[in-house]
Order: sequence, then C-alpha cells, then structure tokens
Amino acid sequence: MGSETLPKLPTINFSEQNLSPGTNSWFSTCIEVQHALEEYGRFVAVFDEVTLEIHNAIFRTLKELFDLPTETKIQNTSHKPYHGYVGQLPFIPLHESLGINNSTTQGVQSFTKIMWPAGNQHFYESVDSYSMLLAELQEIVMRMVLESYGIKDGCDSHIGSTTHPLLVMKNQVPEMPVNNVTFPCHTDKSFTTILPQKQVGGLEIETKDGNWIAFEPPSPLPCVIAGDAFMAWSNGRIHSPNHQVVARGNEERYSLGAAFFQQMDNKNTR
Ligand SMILES: O=C(O)CCC(=O)C(=O)O
Ligand SMILES: [Fe+2]
Repeated sequence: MGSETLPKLPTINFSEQNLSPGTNSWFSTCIEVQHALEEYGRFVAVFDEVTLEIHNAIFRTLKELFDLPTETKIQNTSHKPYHGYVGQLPFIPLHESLGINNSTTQGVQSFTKIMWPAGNQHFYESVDSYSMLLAELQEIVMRMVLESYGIKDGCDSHIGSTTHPLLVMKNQVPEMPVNNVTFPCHTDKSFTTILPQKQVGGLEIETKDGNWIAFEPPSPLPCVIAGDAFMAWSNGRIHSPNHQVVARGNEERYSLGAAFFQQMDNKNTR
C-alpha cells in the first residue's frame, strides 16, 4: 500500500462572505462542497471561528483527560459499541478513546462530571464551545449540499432531528518506528465527520482509484469526511472514503471525531 502526500488538498473557505445564502459566493461554495464530497469524500475547511487558540486549548485539555486513571475513564459507558471507553484492545493496543454522546446539548456537561466529579470548568468550556462550532459547520455543509442538489424550498423541512456524538482519541507512540496502523481502515457511518487533529500526522485516506494519501491539514483547519449515511442518502453520489490512522514520528497523537447524524425527510427530494 503506497502512501504519498497529495500536493493539493481540496480546501473550502467558509468565510462570512461565502455564507450569505443567495449570493454568488454562497452558490459557488455550495458547488465546491458538492464537488469535493462527490469526487473525494473529503475536504479541508477554512472556518475562521475555529481559531488556533481554541484548537490548542482543546488539545491541551485532551492530554489532561487521557492522563486520568483507567478506573476513572472506564466510568464512561455507553450502550453503543465503541462509544464508552475503549482501551487496551489486543487488535488496537495503542489506541484509546472516549465517546461523548449528545455533545451539543447536555453531553459535555455530564461527561465532565463523570471524569471530574469535583468539576473541570476549563475542560467543559473548551469542549462544549468547540463541539458547537463543529456542529454549526456540519449544518452549513448539509445546507450547501441540499442547495446544490436543487432542494431549495425550506431546507429546514428536510432536516429532521440531528445528533452530534463526539469521540476523543489518543494513539500512543509505537515501540518500533515503522508504519503501524493504530486505528484500522474503515468508513464512517455518519453523514459527515469532522476530524480536527494536532500537527502529528497519521490520517490516511483512500482515493477513489485505490491510492492511499496522507491527509494532514495545517492546524487549526479541520478536515471533513463524508460517511455512509451521506452516501446512502445521495444514492451513491457522495463518496464515503476508507480511512485509517498510522502512527508516525515519536509523539503521542490526540484527535477528535465529531460525527453528524440526522433524520432526513426524503419525500420531496426526488
Ligand atoms: O483519529 C483520527 O484522525 C481518525 C479517527 C476516525 O477515523 C474516526 O473517528 O472515525
Ligand atoms: Fe473514521
């Protein structure tokens, strides 16, 4: 499996100017989003609200979280597989993750209470405000896709209830500095997943023609990946790419996966 760095990542600018519905720049951004999701199933988002300061605060606080004792981390349970605490699994021994359900409602608050019964205002505030921003970006992407497919009348009636589970992850440094897969190849089940990552690298995505490319946008730019729900909803137009994480270098890698699920009312969309 060859791996190379793609010289140009599809990058889309979600600046204020591009976000005014009805303007030419809104419409051309909708087309860019549609094209990137159909051709590549991914893009890098330039979203000014996600500043370097917010980004750095998140990654500092993730270290603090994973440094908690395992006895504390296993208190985070979920009825969904892989959404509670994951760690020390024989087939992914370097990987640890914690799921935060309903991250845009009360989820971050409940999660913070489980991890720090005496409170951790800094963790709560950084993760809560960050997940709100990522949810906002995901809803913009959804609206843009609806618009570019010509589903204009009342986007709101096509967007049902949305859920925003957040996964926070840590991959340890392998003992042997070879290409170790720390998070195996998969597609996401969501509509979209936003993956902000610290500048350590390691995320690889398979292109439609079967090549693996490193996908490493500069901080704080997050990457947006389409998942299986978006592919199914679009009758296969949108591509849900295989991706994986490979350990590189000698630094621990922290990442987030902010998933976006929604119920779509499809009755008027054909
Ligand atoms: O750690 C990453 O960057 C990727 C994680 C991932 O693919 C996922 O959460 O679905
Ligand atoms: Fe994924």
